[in-house]
Amino acid sequence: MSILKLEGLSKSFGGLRALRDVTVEIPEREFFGIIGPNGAGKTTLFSVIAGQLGPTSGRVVFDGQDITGWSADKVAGAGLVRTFQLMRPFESMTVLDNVSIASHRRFRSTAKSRDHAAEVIERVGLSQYLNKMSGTLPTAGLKRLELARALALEPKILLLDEVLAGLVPTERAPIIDLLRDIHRDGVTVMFVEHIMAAVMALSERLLVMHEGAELTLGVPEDVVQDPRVVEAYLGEDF
Ligand SMILES: Nc1ncnc2c1ncn2[C@@H]1O[C@H](COP(=O)(O)OP(=O)(O)OP(=O)(O)O)[C@@H](O)[C@H]1O
Repeated sequence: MSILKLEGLSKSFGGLRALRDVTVEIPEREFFGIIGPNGAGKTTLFSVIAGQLGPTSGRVVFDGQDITGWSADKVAGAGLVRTFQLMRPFESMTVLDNVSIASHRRFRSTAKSRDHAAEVIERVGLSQYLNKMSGTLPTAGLKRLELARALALEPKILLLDEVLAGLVPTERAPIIDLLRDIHRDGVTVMFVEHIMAAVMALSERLLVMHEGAELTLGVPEDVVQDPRVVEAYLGEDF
């Protein structure tokens, strides 16, 4: 069964057509990758799905419900949670407090939400930083914190926007393992990524966007051999 259906999504900013008629169905528990050159519309697509932006036309159907035009807050509360390319934790709050704020949306009791937050923090491998100020975390730690804040909302589907950006290769491998674990636990994942090794390792299907539209969609091994994808994005050296 599909957990998410995007039906003819378009978004214009004045005369600029950032999204053009994107139609995709994501089955439950899929790991779905999105690639494309800068400006292809990947982040705009996430913003329209997650309710940060309203589409100019088209529909977003999540878990059988038309969520088009819902606020980001309401969408997240329903279980569609998105992380951001630029992380924005509360730097002068501890890791536990940062995650507890998200967890509190699921559990009314403060004690329960803190217990749940601590569990999520352990799951992402940040226990040693539990009571440290978030602003002191290294980049890889901030990525884990961003994942913890998203997981605290107990998402059915997670939209990850360049979660590996800014990490050196040795830092990427454990985050890739973590993403795999999250997916294995039953979360559907859509991710936008430029690190092709991760895209190939994780994606079950891969959408290539170009100038706001779908260039192609298929299994990664086929997609990366498509001459149009090589020309628009990957280059000959891939
Ligand atoms: N709020 C906005 N107002 C006006 N134009 C915008 C806005 N957001 C995005 N755009 C434009 O829409 C197009 C798509 O941008 P978007 O950020 O979605 O691309 P992207 O594929 O995520 O790129 P990148 O890989 O660089 O993150 C770009 O031309 C961008 O300049």
